[in-house]
Amino acid sequence: MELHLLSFVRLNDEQIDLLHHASPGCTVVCGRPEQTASVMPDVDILLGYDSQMDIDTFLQQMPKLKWIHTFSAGVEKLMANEDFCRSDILLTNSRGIHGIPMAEHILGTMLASSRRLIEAWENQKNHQWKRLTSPDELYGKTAAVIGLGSIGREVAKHLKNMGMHVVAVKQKETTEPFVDQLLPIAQISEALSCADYVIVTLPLTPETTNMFNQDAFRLMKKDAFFINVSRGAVVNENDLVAALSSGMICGASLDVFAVEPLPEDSPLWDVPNLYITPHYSSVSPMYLERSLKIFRSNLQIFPQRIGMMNVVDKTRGY
Ligand SMILES: NC(=O)c1ccc[n+]([C@@H]2O[C@H](COP(=O)([O-])OP(=O)(O)OC[C@H]3O[C@@H](n4cnc5c(N)ncnc54)[C@H](O)[C@@H]3O)[C@@H](O)[C@H]2O)c1
Ligand SMILES: O=C(O)[C@H](O)[C@H](O)COP(=O)(O)O
Repeated sequence: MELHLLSFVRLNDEQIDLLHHASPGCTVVCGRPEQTASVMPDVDILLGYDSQMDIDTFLQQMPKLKWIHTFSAGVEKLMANEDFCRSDILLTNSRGIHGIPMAEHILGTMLASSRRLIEAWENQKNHQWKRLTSPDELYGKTAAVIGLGSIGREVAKHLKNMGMHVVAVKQKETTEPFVDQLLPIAQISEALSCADYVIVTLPLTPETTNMFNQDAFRLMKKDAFFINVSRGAVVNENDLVAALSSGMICGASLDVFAVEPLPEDSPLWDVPNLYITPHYSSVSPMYLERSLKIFRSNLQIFPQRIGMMNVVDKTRGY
């Protein structure tokens, strides 16, 4: 089957050879949307959907499009477009590839906070030798992982290996080796109220939008630390600012925001005990190769469309 493939991400010769091996006869063009408009009318497969691109425009520019593979796991922008959801275009994402860097990012954040490393390094800048009196341990503490997919599971594994008690909230009941207590979403309040660390690894869907609001923060312990690496809109940012400022919870870390880049005048920048990273928790030198591995094995079986991995269920949105 002769397929026309457009990649918005630059691929090297070896990566392109492997695509030809998976689909002999396919043509591969790489380039940014503004450089590749001339080939778009023939494109069957789009690799690396560009979230800055207007979806209606690219649907018009690629009338033969049959499949999009995203390098992200989150696909909420595509899911918000009704024409795309109604179309027959197959969507696969990169869930499953971000677990290791994100679990390490989360663990690093938790250790930096509990061991008070940030203060120690701030003191170093002022040549101050201050032996901090209250670094804490993660060992024996309770973590609640909200959303136990590929990232949540890897996080649970890392935390369990640190000697933590791991509670997780999941839609379907399954056996989870690194989870001490698995709760259905209807019992999320139980998880929120027992946790020293609340870690959100959910997709953004209508159901999860604004899930972490004043009511949720009120359930948490006063010394709870809240971490969101999923999507900004699962958190009500004003309510988080209020919860931190009033001492309802003691600290937070955000990698994702309702508006990105975070606007210069956002109140989030200056909240004490709020640690911000600019949406890079999944970045890793392994990122592209891991995603291409999923893509290549799907490309081999695309003509039959049976058994493909990481197919997004457009009815549930992830
Ligand atoms: N910060 C980043 O750089 C970054 C990187 C990768 C992914 N993400 C975000 O993290 C999300 C999760 O990624 P993943 O790879 O683990 O995806 P995944 O599809 O493997 O896991 C999602 C999990 O959430 C569960 N879930 C969905 N709705 C739920 C609900 N209402 N209540 C309880 N559980 C629910 C699903 O059952 C599934 O287990 C992505 O959708 C994306 O938005 C962010
Ligand atoms: O959903 C995801 O997988 C990530 O948020 C996404 O991959 C972030 O990286 P970007 O594609 O924006 O570089």
